[in-house]
Order: sequence, then C-alpha cells, then structure tokens
Amino acid sequence: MIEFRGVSKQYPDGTVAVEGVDIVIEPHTTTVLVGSSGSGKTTLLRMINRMVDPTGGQVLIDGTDVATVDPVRLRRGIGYVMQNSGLLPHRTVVDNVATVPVLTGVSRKQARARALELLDTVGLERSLADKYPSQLSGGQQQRVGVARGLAVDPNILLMDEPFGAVDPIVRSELQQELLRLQGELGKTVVFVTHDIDEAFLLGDQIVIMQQGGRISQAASPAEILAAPADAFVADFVGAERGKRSLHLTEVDGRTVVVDGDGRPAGVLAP
Ligand SMILES: Nc1ncnc2c1ncn2[C@@H]1O[C@H](COP(=O)(O)OP(=O)(O)OP(=O)(O)O)[C@@H](O)[C@H]1O
Repeated sequence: MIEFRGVSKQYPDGTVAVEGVDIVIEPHTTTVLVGSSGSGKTTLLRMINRMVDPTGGQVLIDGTDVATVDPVRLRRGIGYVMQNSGLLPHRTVVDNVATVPVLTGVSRKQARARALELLDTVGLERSLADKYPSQLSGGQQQRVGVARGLAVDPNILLMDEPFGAVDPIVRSELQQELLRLQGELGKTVVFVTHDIDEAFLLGDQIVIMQQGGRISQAASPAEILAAPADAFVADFVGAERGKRSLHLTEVDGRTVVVDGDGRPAGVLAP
C-alpha cells in the first residue's frame, strides 16, 4: 500500500506544487492522477520513488516512510515509465530493457533472456530486439518503455503520461494493452494523465488535482460521476466528456459523426 499523509511540496523558487495531500493507494490497483497542466501530478508521482522529496508530510510504502529508504534501493522495487519512452538511443531494444537488471547484478545472459520474455509480455515481436529505438514506431517505443519499467519485476509501476505522445488509435491500443497487462500482473500502478477519459478507462481510483496541487476528489470513476465533490470536479468531468461525446447527424443523405464541439469526426459507411 502507498500512503500520502499531509504531503506538500514547495520548490526552492517558492512554487507550491502540492499542498496537504492525503491519498491511500491499495495494492494491485490502478490509481490515476488527473488534472490540468501544473496541478502537481508529476511532482506527486515522483515523491513515491524519491525523485522529489516532500517539504511537508510523509509518503509511506507498506508503512515505511520512503524518506528513510536509500533512493537507489527504493527504485529497484519501483518501475518508472515516462512520456516519449525515455529510451537510450544508442542502445538496442533488448539492451534498453536489460540495462537496469544488469546494473543490479543480474548476469547479462539472464537479463537478456528476461528482456526477451518482457517483449512478449508487452506484445512486441522478438525480431525487434536488436533494433535501435529510432527504428521503431512511437507506439512500439512506448511498449519498450513499459517492458523496461517491468524489468526489475517491481511491485509498483509509476507511469507519467506514458501514452501522451502517440496518435489516438495507437493510444487506444496501448490503453487496452495496459488493462490486459494489469489483469495478468496485478501491479500497483500509479498513472498520470491530462485525459479524463483515459483516467476513467484505466483507474480503479481517480485522483482529480486542481491548480495549487490540492486534491478535489479521490474516488472510483463511478463515485465521481455519480457525486462530483464540487463544481470544479463537475466541470472538469463534464466539460472534458462533453468535448468527446460523439453523436450522429444526417448531412446530404450521409450519416456524419460529430463531436461535442460540432466538428465532423467521420462518415459512416452506407
Ligand atoms: N523543479 C521545479 N522547480 C520549480 N517549480 C517546479 C519544478 N517542477 C515543477 N514545478 C512547478 O510545480 C507545479 C507543478 O508541476 P508538475 O510538473 O508537478 O505538474 P503536472 O500536473 O505534472 O503538470 P504537467 O501536466 O504539465 O506535467 C508547476 O507550477 C510547475 O511549474
């Protein structure tokens, strides 16, 4: 279990990124931190693996304050997947996945064998193993990033906008893949996104952040939809959903799909 207790973060320049946050993240569940740009999502995520240290409060993993754990040792049990995959460009796919296990003392041969298995796990052909990241599509690179995050077999997987930089179709595939993976692996996943639809799809728990790094609501998708905590949540959930809600209209005898802003999104085949 991951617990935030009264956590705040003020950066040295005075910016308050996170203010008095309390969250409980149950094991083997997915929690999505969602909110607009600058609402403190990445800062919160990075406090779990001590890439950022809080200036107030505590972050606990299974009851232990992470401030008391050596960061390098802590990160061995926590996978991290970032936007744009963060792969090393001069290393092959298999080496990118195997790098951290090798650093932690696993033999090269074993790490490579495990990396190849992980390519299977994330739905990549093993024939890609000896290619370089630039030879892969954006979606394939993100899958390698997920494989790398899983390489040390962590209990906790942190994902910072991992699907933000790919096109909507690939994004949808990656979301489905993550749901499948999570069903198989049952990690404790903490996922950051701007996209409320992505949050509703992936999250067991959704934490809606507002500017100034305060939580507006932390609850299941159903609870948030049924009873938004305040006008901010209602607006955030409603406005975002409205934008994406599609409806059909008839134009010149053809059925056109129109989004919530009135823009045509496609034409249905007759
Ligand atoms: N190292 C830093 N020094 C000073 N201010 C920072 C630093 N990192 C982040 N901030 C500020 O803290 C606030 C929260 O940033 P953070 O990146 O956590 O938000 P976010 O919700 O993840 O945003 P985004 O969705 O744009 O990534 C912002 O105002 C940001 O400018």
